[in-house]
Amino acid sequence: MIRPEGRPVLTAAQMRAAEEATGESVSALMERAGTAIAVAVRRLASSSEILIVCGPGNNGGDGYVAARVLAERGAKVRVAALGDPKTDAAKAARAGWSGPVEAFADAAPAPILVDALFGTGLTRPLDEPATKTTNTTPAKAGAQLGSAIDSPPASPIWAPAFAGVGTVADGRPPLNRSPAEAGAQLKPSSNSARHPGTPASARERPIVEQLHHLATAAHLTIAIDLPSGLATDTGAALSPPPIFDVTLALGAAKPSHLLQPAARYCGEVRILDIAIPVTSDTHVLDRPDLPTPGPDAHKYTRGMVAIIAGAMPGASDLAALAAMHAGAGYVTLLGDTSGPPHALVRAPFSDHALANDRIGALVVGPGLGRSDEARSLLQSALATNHPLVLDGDALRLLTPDRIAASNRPAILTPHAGEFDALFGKSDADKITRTRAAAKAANAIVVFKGADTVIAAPDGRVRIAPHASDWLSTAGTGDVLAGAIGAMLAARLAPFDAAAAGVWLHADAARRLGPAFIADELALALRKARASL
Ligand SMILES: NC(=O)C1=CN([C@@H]2O[C@H](COP(=O)(O)OP(=O)(O)OC[C@H]3O[C@@H](n4cnc5c(N)ncnc54)[C@H](OP(=O)(O)O)[C@@H]3O)[C@@H](O)[C@H]2O)[C@@H](O)CC1
Ligand SMILES: [K+]
Repeated sequence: MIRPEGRPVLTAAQMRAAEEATGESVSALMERAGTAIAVAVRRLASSSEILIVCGPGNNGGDGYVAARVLAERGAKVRVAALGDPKTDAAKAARAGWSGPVEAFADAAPAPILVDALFGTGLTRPLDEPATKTTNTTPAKAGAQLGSAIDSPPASPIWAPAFAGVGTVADGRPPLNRSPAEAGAQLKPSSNSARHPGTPASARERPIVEQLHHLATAAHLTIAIDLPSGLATDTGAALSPPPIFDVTLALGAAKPSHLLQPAARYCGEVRILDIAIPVTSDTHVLDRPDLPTPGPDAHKYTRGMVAIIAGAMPGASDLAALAAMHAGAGYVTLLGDTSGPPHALVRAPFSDHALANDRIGALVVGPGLGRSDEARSLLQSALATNHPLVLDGDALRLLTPDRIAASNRPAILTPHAGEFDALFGKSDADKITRTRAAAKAANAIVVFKGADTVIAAPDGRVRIAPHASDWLSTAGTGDVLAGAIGAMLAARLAPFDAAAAGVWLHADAARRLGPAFIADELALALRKARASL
């Protein structure tokens, strides 16, 4: 199980192309996928009974292989099918499973639920009845295959699998607990609260409701490739599935493991390496590799950031504080401001002050306002050659053409409203939109949100994993602009500077837990930086 950070992200079509490029049969790939799933599930499930629900496509095929391998290795495993397999590989996988097959609609819950209903082939909502015809063999009482598991006790297996990756800060519980504990604590807050009611007849339930029913009763829920109900490429939840504890992505991460709202249903995402070479111009954001100051460092080698203050000086103060704690050597705030910290060089705004050729990054927009004076300040900023970080009001006063014409490195940090205003509304997915925006403005675009997407004009994209939901508070955007300014002033390539700033910002937020304020976030950048 591989953490997704830094890994390529592939669409469904790209993944299919990568599979085909191996020249191997689907059955051979399915055998590898199913075996890797079995190993991972057994590690997570310990000796608890496992129910694998299998759909009609190759996702279901993976489930049948995993069931066979788990049973061969002594796990207690049951299989429930939604219809008969449709693909040759899935038919062969089902034929390899010698145990009973229950009907999905009638399946009773088990402590461990493995969802192999649908993966990258899902094209429409799961609102058909769960009874879709299936030729099942009756389940024997208990349907227990194989002997007792000869594995070590639960917690030593369980804990290392996800130790340290719990997302405490964003409100989701950590997974380093036993299945029993997980069952006691996870389910009431995640699934059952969202789907309290079920129809009288289980056979009439839509597929997705039966999935919710099984998940609610399980101690641990594991999705194969994707939770069933999610579109693969767009981040859309076609039918909102249960919130899974773990998603095992086959071969590579897919956009919906990262894009909202889909990502929230995936829980902890881990990639299973099934030896399919994958490349992509889209990657999951990774920890940055930042230089630490050497013995010959001085304030200018660490980078000088200038920030233009405007109508609301608190915002530019936050950006300045962030730039300092992200590691800039010299930060100057140009405008009519006052107060601590003493290390911040406050100076009146003038074109002369702006002309300092030691400025490595100029941050414009936090608290700028939209008055004529704001426009004039922005005009002065564009008249320099300094690399730019454009945020907040600057994004409301500019057009993509004008940014492109400014002809120097620029990083734009719009939230959704600013993005729509600058680049127009669209139904396209966030990756596509951000990539197109970067090209239009010939700039790095950081499209902020719980799923921040960073794109370069050449098409490269990095997607940040789910950031703390507590970032939804005033001033955190100003902090991000300052952090990115510090990275740009340190002479990182603009795409890397944007990525490093986003990473530091998210890491600082994670460290703070709930209900922090933007001032604390700026200070916490120091700890994020120290962790590298
Ligand atoms: N990545 C890798 O390297 C490897 C990937 N592999 C695995 O293959 C998976 C992709 O398999 P897949 O293409 O067969 O698609 P999958 O998700 O099983 O579903 C397709 C079926 O669902 C049906 N269907 C769709 N929507 C529906 C609905 N709402 N309600 C009801 N039915 C619906 C659809 O029917 P149709 O639309 O044709 O009527 C079709 O029958 C991938 O996620 C991974 O697990 C491994 O096996 C090998 C290595
Ligand atoms: K699935």
